[in-house]
Amino acid sequence: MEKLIIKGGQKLKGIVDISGFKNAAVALIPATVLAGETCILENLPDISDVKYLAEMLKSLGAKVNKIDAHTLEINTTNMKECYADYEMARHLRASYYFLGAALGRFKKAQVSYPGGCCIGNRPIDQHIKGFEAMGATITVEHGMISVEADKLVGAEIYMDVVSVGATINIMLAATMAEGQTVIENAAKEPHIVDVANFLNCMGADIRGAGTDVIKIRGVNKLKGCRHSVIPDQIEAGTYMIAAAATKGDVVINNVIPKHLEAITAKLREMNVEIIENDDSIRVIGTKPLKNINVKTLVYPGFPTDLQQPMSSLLSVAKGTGIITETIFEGRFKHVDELKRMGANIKVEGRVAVIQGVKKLMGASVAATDLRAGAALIIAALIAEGETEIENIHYVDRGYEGIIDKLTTLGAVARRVK
Ligand SMILES: CC(=O)N[C@H]1[C@@H](OP(=O)(O)OP(=O)(O)OC[C@H]2O[C@@H](n3ccc(=O)[nH]c3=O)[C@H](O)[C@@H]2O)O[C@H](CO)[C@@H](O)[C@@H]1O
Ligand SMILES: C=C(OP(=O)(O)O)C(=O)O
Repeated sequence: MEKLIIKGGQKLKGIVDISGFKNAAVALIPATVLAGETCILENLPDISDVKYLAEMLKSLGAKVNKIDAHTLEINTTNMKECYADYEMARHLRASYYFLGAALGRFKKAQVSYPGGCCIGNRPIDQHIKGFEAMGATITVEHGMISVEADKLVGAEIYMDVVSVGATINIMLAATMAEGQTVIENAAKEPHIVDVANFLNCMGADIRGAGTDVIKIRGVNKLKGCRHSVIPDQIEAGTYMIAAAATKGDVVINNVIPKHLEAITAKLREMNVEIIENDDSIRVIGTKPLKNINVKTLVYPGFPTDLQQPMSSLLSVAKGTGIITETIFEGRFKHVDELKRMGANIKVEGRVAVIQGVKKLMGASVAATDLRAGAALIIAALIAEGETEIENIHYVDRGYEGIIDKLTTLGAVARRVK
């Protein structure tokens, strides 16, 4: 088991390059199943989620050629079906995208109930509702989800909750359905648009991605294409928070500032200076931090994935801050670990009340999930003394080269066995 050891107290300074978006990449890779030809995906992040999905594709019969650390050439011509058992699917949430993609191409798929971070109840009823509306039959037995349809027919699907995963999965399944599918109350996250752009480049006919009504006209066939993944807004937001927390001055390169509006607005409210350029953002954290309230919301609201890193920042801001987590009720597991480091946080249901303290102190802590790991890294960067963070495999799911990136910015951090 590897862990991180971080000595706090260094102000982060310099330039950091943001990798491709994990949450887009993990949908784009399964989407290649629909092409039945060769696709080239560029700017993929070099993270464990991408490695698992590439392995999964190979086990399912695809040819996967790693051109370089960030580029995969994927040929799915020889795939005839999709059977992904628990061993394959348990590593990450996104394994469920094979359901939509394989249903679209083969009209059937069998995938184990997906894994992913344990951040609360993560039902997939909206995915199932969408597949059923298009004519598929779904059975769940012994943890395996089976979807099958004689033919898929476009349908009007109203989502009862705004779900990123269900929106993408329905889009995947609908690309080659007969007629038009309309997804109402669709999620609007940037990676929905990225996946739609990739599918359109394959020959799909998708309009409205990025709004809450997406229209997909089924086409007969898709083809291979080349696509570059958009920058990771969550990784960028994490470095923005880390720069602010350490009172640093960091230029965060390769970002789409529009995707970061919610985090930019909240950091400015805390007194952090932010300068936006075309594809970079500079964060200057020299002024005293004011505490604020944060409510997680679907895009363009404040992303739940940055709530945990943000709680570390609020822990050392003057006054009281309140975080309301509206998306995942189990996303406060990191709070007990932050308390070990001296944070003053009370959690009541979906609300965390944070009373800012003057300083955090190094301690032995464990990441409970991916963004909990990011939150603990930020806390460790500002804590007095050394912090040991266990369960670092969670962080490896979503942050490419985090130790290299942080040490380049001046952090004192290392990974040990
Ligand atoms: C791989 C990936 O992209 N993961 C992201 C994705 O997860 P994921 O796609 O799993 O999250 P969803 O957007 O689907 O979930 C949002 C909310 O809808 C609920 N829900 C979802 C589906 C469903 O069928 N029924 C239902 O009730 C969930 O319990 C949750 O409360 O979006 C989340 C919310 O932005 C992010 O935290 C995750 O990082
Ligand atoms: C929760 C996350 O990922 P997943 O949905 O894959 O568990 C995340 O990226 O913060």
